[in-house]
Amino acid sequence: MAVVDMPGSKSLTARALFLAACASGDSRLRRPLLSDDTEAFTEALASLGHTVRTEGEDWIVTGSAAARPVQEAEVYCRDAGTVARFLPVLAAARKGTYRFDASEQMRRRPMGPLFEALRELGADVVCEGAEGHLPATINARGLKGGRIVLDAGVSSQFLTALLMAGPLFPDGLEVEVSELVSVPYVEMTLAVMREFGAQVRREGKVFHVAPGHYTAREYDIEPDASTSSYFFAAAAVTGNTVVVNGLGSRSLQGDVRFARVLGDMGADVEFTDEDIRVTGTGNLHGLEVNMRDISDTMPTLAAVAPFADAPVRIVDVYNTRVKECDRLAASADNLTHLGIDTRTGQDWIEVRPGTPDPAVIACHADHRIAMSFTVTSLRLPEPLLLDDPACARKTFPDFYETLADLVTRWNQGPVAAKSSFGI
Ligand SMILES: O=C(O)C1=C[C@@H](OP(=O)(O)O)[C@@H](O)[C@H](O)C1
Ligand SMILES: C=C(OP(=O)(O)O)C(=O)O
Repeated sequence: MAVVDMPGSKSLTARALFLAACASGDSRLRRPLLSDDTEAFTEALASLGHTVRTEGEDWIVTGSAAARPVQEAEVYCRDAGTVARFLPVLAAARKGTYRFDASEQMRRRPMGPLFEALRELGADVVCEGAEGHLPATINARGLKGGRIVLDAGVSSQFLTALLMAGPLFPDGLEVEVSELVSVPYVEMTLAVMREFGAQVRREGKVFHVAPGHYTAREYDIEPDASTSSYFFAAAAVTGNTVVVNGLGSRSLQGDVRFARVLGDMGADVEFTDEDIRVTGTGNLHGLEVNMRDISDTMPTLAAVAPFADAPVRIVDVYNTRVKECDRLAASADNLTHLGIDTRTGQDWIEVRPGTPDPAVIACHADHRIAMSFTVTSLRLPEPLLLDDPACARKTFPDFYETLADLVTRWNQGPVAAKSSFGI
């Protein structure tokens, strides 16, 4: 048995930063995630006139009353979908000229439905290159709010962004979604908004946000459930036990359900209010699973699927093609390269049982591909090599050290990971 200390949730850190920046006073965030994405978020907030300072392990966020009004800003989003999708709405609610740009990777990812929604609400959004992509300049005159229809079928982040800004609009906001993916992230948004004092409700496809204000507060960030998936999968395929404290049945993160998928495959999985415990039984079963709601964990499952006793088929995960890379293609290409019989369609992947051959993993600068195939490596006599291990910094700079420490502790116990691993 081994307890691992997981870093804070990326999604909760981003939401808490946004809402704290909109609240009137100073907020204290406890155990925020320290990673490339959240550093990008704090820097972007700084460009918009907010201060986030460190106090011990906490972050103190200056709210809107103390923020320096900035009427012109260049905001660089790096690789972060949360920054690129959330902060343009905050900027559009103000008065000024705000230019948003991002890494090549983030420039390729879709922004169109969000820009359309901002235009419908009254902002002028000008894309410099391809329509619906960064870089883009927002000429903002403040937004009154009102009713819009939004296609959130490629990313729920568009909806989250609009909802979080909703209380700042004098008329509030009503959003009808024509399509919606990654629903648990939206439920998380509603929960955190309420914790910061917003009035928001959902009636089927329509979300209603009342005009109002956010209240500064102290906010505890849960450990990251998507990051935990690598440690749960590692326990499952090596026949060891791992416990993640602070993440349990009451978690706001949908990705905790990944542990239940491992349970459906034969791992011994226990949820309490306080923690999640996964024990590998040495034999994982194949299955078909719909991961539309928890698609950040699709690469984790695909990477350990060769060790199941029957095919693993993951369906309804189209939007993983527009993440840091095309994750269906990247997972399938790497598995094929390892000699594993793998097929994909537009929104699914099927992986047959097999023993991976040695190979170099093409990470495509995607932290989840790097971390997922590191878990595959735990079952092999020789470690797989990653072409870009450093990309894990997007959400977990200490990933390799934390996993190595866990494996060392396992190796001292009765059952051991079958190999060490290297990068
Ligand atoms: O709102 C969020 O914090 C996130 C929503 C999801 O994105 P999509 O809604 O684009 O699937 C998820 O993949 C991403 O890692 C974080
Ligand atoms: C898709 C991801 O990130 P984001 O959309 O926040 O850049 C992720 O972390 O897997």
